[in-house]
Amino acid sequence: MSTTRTPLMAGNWKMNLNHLEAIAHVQKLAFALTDKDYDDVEVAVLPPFTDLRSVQTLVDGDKLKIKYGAQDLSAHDSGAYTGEISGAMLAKFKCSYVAVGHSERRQYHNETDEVVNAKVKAAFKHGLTPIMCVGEGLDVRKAGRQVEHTLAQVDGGLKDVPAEQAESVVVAYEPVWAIGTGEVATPEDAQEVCGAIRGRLAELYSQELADKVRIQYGGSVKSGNVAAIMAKPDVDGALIGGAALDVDEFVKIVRYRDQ
Ligand SMILES: O=C[C@H](O)COP(=O)(O)O
Repeated sequence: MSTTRTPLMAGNWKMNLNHLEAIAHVQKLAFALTDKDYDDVEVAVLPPFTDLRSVQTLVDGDKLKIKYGAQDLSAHDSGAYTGEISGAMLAKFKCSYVAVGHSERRQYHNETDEVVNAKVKAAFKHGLTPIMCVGEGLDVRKAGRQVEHTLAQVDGGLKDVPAEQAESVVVAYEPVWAIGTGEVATPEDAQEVCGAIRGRLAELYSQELADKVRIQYGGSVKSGNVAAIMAKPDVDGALIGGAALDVDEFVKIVRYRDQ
């Protein structure tokens, strides 16, 4: 990874940990992390919506350096959208980040690139940094079309997003076949697609902008494989699912340089 981009290690809790468990988890994480950890790496957690107030209270009350955000947001600002949560509501909770277009949203909630694009724009409108998730399924990987497929998702997700906003987007490359399966992409697989994403950002905007954008890898990241993945020049962090639920393991991932 480049020395000019601060790595972002983000734990996506998915639909795990209720608000009481969230408090215990963040307290343990805050106790374990040191100032040096935060000097080297930005640490974020993406809890379920129902935990956000509890996490905010801890972070604000103890002035923790842990960032937090949500796993999704509505494309709409307000109104008759039963069950949805707006960017304005997340901003009110002082969220920094919001994941957009996670493969589980694309797969189980039929989120298209158009929907992802609308959500990316909604996130920026409300001052949230979108972590825009892209990545191919197994069929696409077997056909060798992972780069083409993923770059089409980048194009779609960032359509008409101005450079002033795009320069702060985080892109998470998550090959779907490596999520929750224990099947991790090789560092070379991760670099191939993350490098291509940076190249596409340079084409869409500029090399200067592309060099600023953080590109994460996600998919069965653990303390045992994170260092090799992070050694690749275009990987600037990780989006971590299962391993983020174990505080000790997550802290080891944050300290990937020691692994
Ligand atoms: O958002 C996180 C990814 O889906 C990766 O999940 P995982 O680390 O459990 O494979």
